[in-house]
Amino acid sequence: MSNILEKITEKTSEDLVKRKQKVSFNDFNSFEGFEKERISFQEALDGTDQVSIISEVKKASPSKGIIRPDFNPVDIALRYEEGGASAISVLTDQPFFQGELKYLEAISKRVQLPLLRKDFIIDPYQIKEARAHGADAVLIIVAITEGKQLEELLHAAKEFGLDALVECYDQTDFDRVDFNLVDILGVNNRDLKNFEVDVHRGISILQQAPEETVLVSESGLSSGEDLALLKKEGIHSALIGEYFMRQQDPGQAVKDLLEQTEEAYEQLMKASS
Ligand SMILES: O=P(O)(O)OC[C@@H](O)[C@@H](O)c1c[nH]c2ccccc12
Repeated sequence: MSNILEKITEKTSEDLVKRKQKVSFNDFNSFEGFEKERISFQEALDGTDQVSIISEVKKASPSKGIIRPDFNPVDIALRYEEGGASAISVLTDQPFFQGELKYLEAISKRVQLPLLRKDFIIDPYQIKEARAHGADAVLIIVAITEGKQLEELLHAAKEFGLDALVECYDQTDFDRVDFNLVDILGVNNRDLKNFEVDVHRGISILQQAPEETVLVSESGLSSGEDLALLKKEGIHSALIGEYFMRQQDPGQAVKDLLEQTEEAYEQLMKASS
């Protein structure tokens, strides 16, 4: 595991001890969000012939610090929806990304798109917690799990009716994925040792997944060319945070990017024919 993941996971497990004392596993049953009707994250990603966009609500990150100082999560999510995003990812990790579970909850009350809880999930408690706060899907990062833990988390997601986006960083992670249990695979283009981004590396790992898997390219994406390449290579979806968060109007940016992707795709096909 990379240093940064180790650091984050350690902090997460410390915080979890406190959170469990405040709110027990069973308490979540009475949360408003628990009753929300789920929207299929998987279908939303797979349902367009375009590369579908998962737009991320992200205030800060460990590598970039504060990305968007005037941060209004609900407004950003509404704009994403209007701009044509297929799903929304909401960072809920507080110490490293300045996220909050209450952002997820507030967004779920206003937006009709499926919502992904983006956090460092190591315990089924966090999956039930995600549901209680209005999530439709959870991110599960292979590299922060050990042995049977991955399987246990995937079962918990199923139990609570949430889709799981299973994230790999490299081939070692990929080799641990049991595709009998995984429908949506993400590969993070960012190398966590040096924070460098390589979309091609991500694509070549994604392409090893079984045919029916929904594929998501994650991180460092910002141009129509990037997305046209994903489309050409059969990748269904792109997870984009920082680029949108740095634009004045994140919704307009989604719309523009979708248009630029079409143009770039035509160019790409012309060039290769
Ligand atoms: O902001 P970017 O480079 O567009 O990346 C978004 C997303 O992929 C990134 O935030 C991310 C991918 N996997 C994660 C796991 C935890 C926290 C964050 C992430």
